[in-house]
Amino acid sequence: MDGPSLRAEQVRFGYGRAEVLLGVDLELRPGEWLALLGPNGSGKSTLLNLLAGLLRPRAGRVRLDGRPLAAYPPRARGQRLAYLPQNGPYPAGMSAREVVGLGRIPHMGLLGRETPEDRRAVAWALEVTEALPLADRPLGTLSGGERQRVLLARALAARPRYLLLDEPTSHLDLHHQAALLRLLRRLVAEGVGVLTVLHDPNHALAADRAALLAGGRVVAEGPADAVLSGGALEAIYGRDVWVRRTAEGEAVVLPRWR
Ligand SMILES: Nc1ncnc2c1ncn2[C@@H]1O[C@H](COP(=O)(O)OP(=O)(O)OP(=O)(O)O)[C@@H](O)[C@H]1O
Repeated sequence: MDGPSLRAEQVRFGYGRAEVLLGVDLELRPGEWLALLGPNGSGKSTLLNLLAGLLRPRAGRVRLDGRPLAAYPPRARGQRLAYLPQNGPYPAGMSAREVVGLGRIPHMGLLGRETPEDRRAVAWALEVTEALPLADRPLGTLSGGERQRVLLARALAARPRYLLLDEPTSHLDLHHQAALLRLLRRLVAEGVGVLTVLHDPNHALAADRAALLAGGRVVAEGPADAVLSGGALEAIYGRDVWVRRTAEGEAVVLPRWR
């Protein structure tokens, strides 16, 4: 309970009669990167929605820097945490720059006037996501990977303490995957707490810690390398997962297809 964190405590949630989360504990601290993995339908996006305050737990609670998340007005919440949902709706007719500007709304005054700081944050977010050349294009005309980077830039523009990213590498080519992983490492070094849902364990190996969600619970959690190469994935995926070590000792995790 010491120090700031975004934390789920014994969180339970379901849709109708279908129970999805059966008591999840998870803590994200500023300055660390936690990767959340688990099978399709295990509740990863649901958990992110709960941590972002878009869903309310049926039991248990979510705390943001010690206070119940539900006690924060949306604006105060939006100043502290930003969320990139998976396949969320997006304003197709707005330009990329306008969309990224939406990320500044929690920081704007009542009149919604843009300050130099807002403009700097938008320009920075477009630049670090390599989306500046797209700034004047309507979002609906962008390719999947281009749109993904602009939506990521919108989350970054809020300059939040906690960043929740659902499948941020989806649609990205190898260059942009690498650039994103490097960018997240930089943000973490600057003190941001990053929580990513990732399917590729090789991306998750860039994180500090990893948590595996399965059967409604966190079934493994710890240093990313230990969790992702230590047998927990095999326990879920059996022979479908293949863990190798490079000559330098780094883990590589592949789907076994032969
Ligand atoms: N709005 C909804 N109404 C009913 N059921 C839902 C709803 N949203 C999600 N579910 C169900 O809840 C479960 C968890 O879904 P969720 O999207 O959180 O999983 P996930 O781990 O993010 O999956 P994936 O890896 O496929 O993205 C799934 O069985 C899904 O079908």
